[in-house]
Amino acid sequence: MPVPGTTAEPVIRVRGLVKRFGAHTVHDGVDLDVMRGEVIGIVGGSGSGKSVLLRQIVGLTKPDAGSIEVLGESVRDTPAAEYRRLRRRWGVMFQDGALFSSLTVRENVEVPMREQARLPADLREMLAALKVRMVGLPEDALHKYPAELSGGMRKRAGFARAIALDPEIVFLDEPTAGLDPIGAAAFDTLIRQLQAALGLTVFLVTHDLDSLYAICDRVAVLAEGRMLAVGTIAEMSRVDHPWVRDYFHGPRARAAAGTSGTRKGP
Ligand SMILES: Nc1ncnc2c1ncn2[C@@H]1O[C@H](COP(=O)(O)OP(=O)(O)OP(=O)(O)O)[C@@H](O)[C@H]1O
Repeated sequence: MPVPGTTAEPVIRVRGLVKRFGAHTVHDGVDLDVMRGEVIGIVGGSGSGKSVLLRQIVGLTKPDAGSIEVLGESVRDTPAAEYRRLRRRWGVMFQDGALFSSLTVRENVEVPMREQARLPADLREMLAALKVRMVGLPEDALHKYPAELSGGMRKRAGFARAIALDPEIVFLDEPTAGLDPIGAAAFDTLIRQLQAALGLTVFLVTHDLDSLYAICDRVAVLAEGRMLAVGTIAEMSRVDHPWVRDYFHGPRARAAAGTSGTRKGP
């Protein structure tokens, strides 16, 4: 049964993914389906391979084995020109926004428009102003450099860059890490609002239990080199595995479950 508001069509399909760094096997047969329109939270202990999974799905890191399809196209075997077309259909926000420090916010948001879509300057400028407004930044932020912004504003600017080309999927790597609880809650709301307004599919790597409870339709638990469990938060509470039990029944999870109403998006 698809989550309400989503369809049964997977926009990301990972099968038998294997990734090794030297003798260290990070992924040992990862399978995952992400449905169109859902917010899926990827959780797992530190070093379990969440960011490496994200990087493989977006084609930045090569897997050793297995298949990855995004929007029906193989990411592994796609010729360069098709890959360039495909990657315009998703946006990525890396940890800390990963902005170019020597560029203003406007110039940062324009990078995908310039590199991937070759839009003319006046259109880029207009679209960058729109994207910056969409993520809730004041207009004067456009002309500021990353170092002149707060951590929360930098993340919003990173989000604006991720949606620069009206993507169908956004990948967010720990978007609320380092934010205070109010800033994190506001960012959760922003993710939910933009997801609903733009019909986005959101692939969210996070350690933030509050985010999971507040905005995720489903959760995927990465551990021991594979997806241990995938399902709703309610389903996670019934999974009989020590890591999943500790994670979803620990004091922090209980607190997040108790306050999830306060961090729920609209
Ligand atoms: N380029 C690389 N070369 C060698 N090892 C790497 C490389 N990239 C990642 N790794 C290793 O792969 C493992 C998974 O890393 P990854 O960053 O995906 O973990 P994570 O689950 O995102 O962790 P965290 O929650 O701490 O961010 C780690 O042991 C890391 O050291």
